[in-house]
Order: sequence, then structure tokens, then C-alpha cells
Amino acid sequence: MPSTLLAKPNINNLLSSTAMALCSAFCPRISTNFRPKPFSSFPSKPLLSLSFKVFSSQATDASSQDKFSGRVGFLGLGIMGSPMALNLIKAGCDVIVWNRTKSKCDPLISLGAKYSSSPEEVAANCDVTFAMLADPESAIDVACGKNGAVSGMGPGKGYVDVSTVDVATSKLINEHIKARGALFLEAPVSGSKKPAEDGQLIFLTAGDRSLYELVSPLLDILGKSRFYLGKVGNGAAMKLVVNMIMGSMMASFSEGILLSKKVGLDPSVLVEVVSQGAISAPMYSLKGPSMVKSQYPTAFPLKHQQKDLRLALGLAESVSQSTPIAAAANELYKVAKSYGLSDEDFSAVIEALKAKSQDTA
Ligand SMILES: NC(=O)C1=CN([C@@H]2O[C@H](COP(=O)(O)OP(=O)(O)OC[C@H]3O[C@@H](n4cnc5c(N)ncnc54)[C@H](OP(=O)(O)O)[C@@H]3O)[C@@H](O)[C@H]2O)C=CC1
Ligand SMILES: O=CCCC(=O)O
Repeated sequence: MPSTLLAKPNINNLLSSTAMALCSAFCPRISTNFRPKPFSSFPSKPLLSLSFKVFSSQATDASSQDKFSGRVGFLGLGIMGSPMALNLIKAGCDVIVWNRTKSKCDPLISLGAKYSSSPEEVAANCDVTFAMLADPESAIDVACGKNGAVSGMGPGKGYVDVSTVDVATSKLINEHIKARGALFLEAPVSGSKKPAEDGQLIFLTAGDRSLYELVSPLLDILGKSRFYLGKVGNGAAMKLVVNMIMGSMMASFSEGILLSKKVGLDPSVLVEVVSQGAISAPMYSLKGPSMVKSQYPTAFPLKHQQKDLRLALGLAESVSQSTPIAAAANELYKVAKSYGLSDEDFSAVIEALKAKSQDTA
């Protein structure tokens, strides 16, 4: 694929190319066919975040497509699906939505989306249909169940599943879609509610390359980068590995906050110290201050984090990879769920540790 670093010689592109040059200096494995979004679309500290954005030889850029002109379906309008569908509408796409709980469609309908009464009808009326569903069960049901999207698929159509599911689920949906002569792309996302709102998601795609190329302009509306990882299952596996790491990080961070407090330190200072050192992570800076105040405004529901750990442990088991840290973290999230914290943000896992210390006191 040819390099498309500088599409137009405007100030944004010049800034982007400067950033690319800086990134190249620090990252020899940089992909030359990656084009960062214009500088103005970065929320803050752009130079620093750019250096992470381009840190892969598999991050690719759509060089041949600038615009998707077909009709786009969107199934599943939860925390992630709603802002994603909204961004497509705002970008001028012709969008048809469906959600199990119909009332969640209403704000999007008032902003110009059309509505169809089943996933089948959406798929039948659209060129490409996206699905953002809770878990493997709902992803299979919406795709392959009664009046599911598969029934509305056919040659010339594409199905893009952006839900976080396991490899077997993704392969199953792929088979059903393929049996209808349509194309399939799995494209789970890294990034939470705010990146979804800001069009800054990271897509981990795999499946039909031609569909990947066709929908790249749409992925670029919704995200800041995209990886094409090859055969179906690789996107799901990558997402589960990333979220396995994230779940363990949050559990460990929770232990640190509570330990710092117990030994008489100010946990807010711990959050600040962590943010300045080698283990700093946006997640700690973002969630730490509210965790210290025992507040957990939901961006990524705890039940979904536990689902991802469960699925990641299954993935690890399938290849006999030992993952004791993730297994311990999973137990903690299960305890948190049993305390009624499923719909809180996943940072509420700290509450399970608080309860545990009281149990043993
Ligand atoms: N929140 C986040 O930060 C991120 C989430 N993800 C992943 O994205 C997916 C969606 O997450 P999120 O938006 O947060 O989750 P939500 O719980 O907010 O939304 C889940 C969606 O799935 C639908 N759904 C659930 N069960 C069924 C079912 N049986 N049949 C039909 N529809 C169903 C819900 O419909 P209804 O409205 O009727 O309940 C809703 O539209 C998950 O796989 C999650 O792991 C990925 C990256 C980040
Ligand atoms: O699956 C959820 C991921 C959340 C994030 O990447 O911040």
C-alpha cells in the first residue's frame, strides 16, 4: 500500500508529519503507511499520544477510500453503541438503528437516524451493518437468532461486529454471515465511553480484507487508529489479551490505593506519584481521583470487565498458557459482582477489596 502520509499540504498535515518524524525517531518499527488524524482532532497532549498511536507495523490507513456512500445499520445502542452511531449520523451517514430496548433509539431518531424493527430488517435495508452488543450470547442472538441480522444479509452486504466476544463466537457469526454470501469483519474496540464520543477508538479488526477496506472511512469517523490482524478470531483474541491486562492492572491499582491509605499515606498523592513514573497510565490518572472518593461513574461496566477476564482465561486455557494474575483478578471481579456492583464502572472492583478486609478484620 502506498504511503499516504500527506494527503493535502495543509497545517494539520504538516503538524501530523512533524509528529510522525518525531515518532520515527523513537520508534524504528513505525508503519510508513499510517496517517494520523489531523492534529486538531486530538483532545490534549497530542505529540505524546501520537507516539503511541503509530506504534505498530499493522496499523493501516485507507488509501483508496475517502467516503462510504452506502447505508449503515447499527445494532446495539448501549454506552458504546449510542455515541458511535451518533458520530456516524453527525458525519452525514445514512444510518438505520435498532436496539432491544427501543427507547434508546429515540435520541438518534430525533437526530436523523431511521429505525427498523428487527436486526433482520436493518441488515436487509443496509449495505453494512455494525453490531455493538454486550457479550457472546447477545452477539449470537442478534446475528443468528430469530429475525437476526443474518436473515437480512446477502451478497454485496457486510457485517461488522464491534462487540467484545471470544474467538469461537466470532467464528460462528462469520460462518453464518458467509453462508448468506455476505462479508464479515470482527472489529472490537479499545477505548471507552469518552473515546467513543470523541471518535478516538482503536479498532482491532480481522476477517474479510475487502470489507475492512470498504468500511475504513467509517472506522476513521469512529476511531483514531485501526489494526488489521488477519483471520477471524485474531481481533477477538487481541481484544481479550488487552482487557485481561487492563483488568489485572485495575485490581492491582485498587490494592495499592487501599494499602497506601492503611499505612497512613494520602491515596491522592499515590495517584499523583504513579502518574509521573514509569507505571503511569491514562487509566490510573482518569479513574484514580474518583476511586479515592469511592465514586465509580460507569464508563466500562464491571460486568463486562469480568466477562472479558473470563473469556481471556478461556483463551489462555485453549493454548495452555498460565495466567495466574488474571485468574486472581477475575475472582475479585466476581466478588464485586456478588456485591451488586455489576453495572458500576469496573474501577468499583476496589469495593470488593474493602469488603474483603472487613471480612478478615
Ligand atoms: N463500555 C466500554 O468502555 C467498552 C465496552 N466494550 C464492549 O462493547 C460491548 C458493549 O458495551 P457497552 O456499550 O458498554 O455495554 P452496554 O451494557 O451499555 O450495552 C449493551 C448492549 O447490548 C444489548 N443487549 C444486551 N443483551 C442483549 C440481548 N440478549 N439481545 C439483544 N441486545 C442485547 C443492550 O440492549 P438493551 O439496551 O436493550 O439492554 C445494549 O444495546 C461489550 O461487548 C463490551 O465489552 C468495548 C470497549 C469499551
Ligand atoms: O473494553 C473496554 C475497554 C476500555 C478501555 O479500553 O478503556
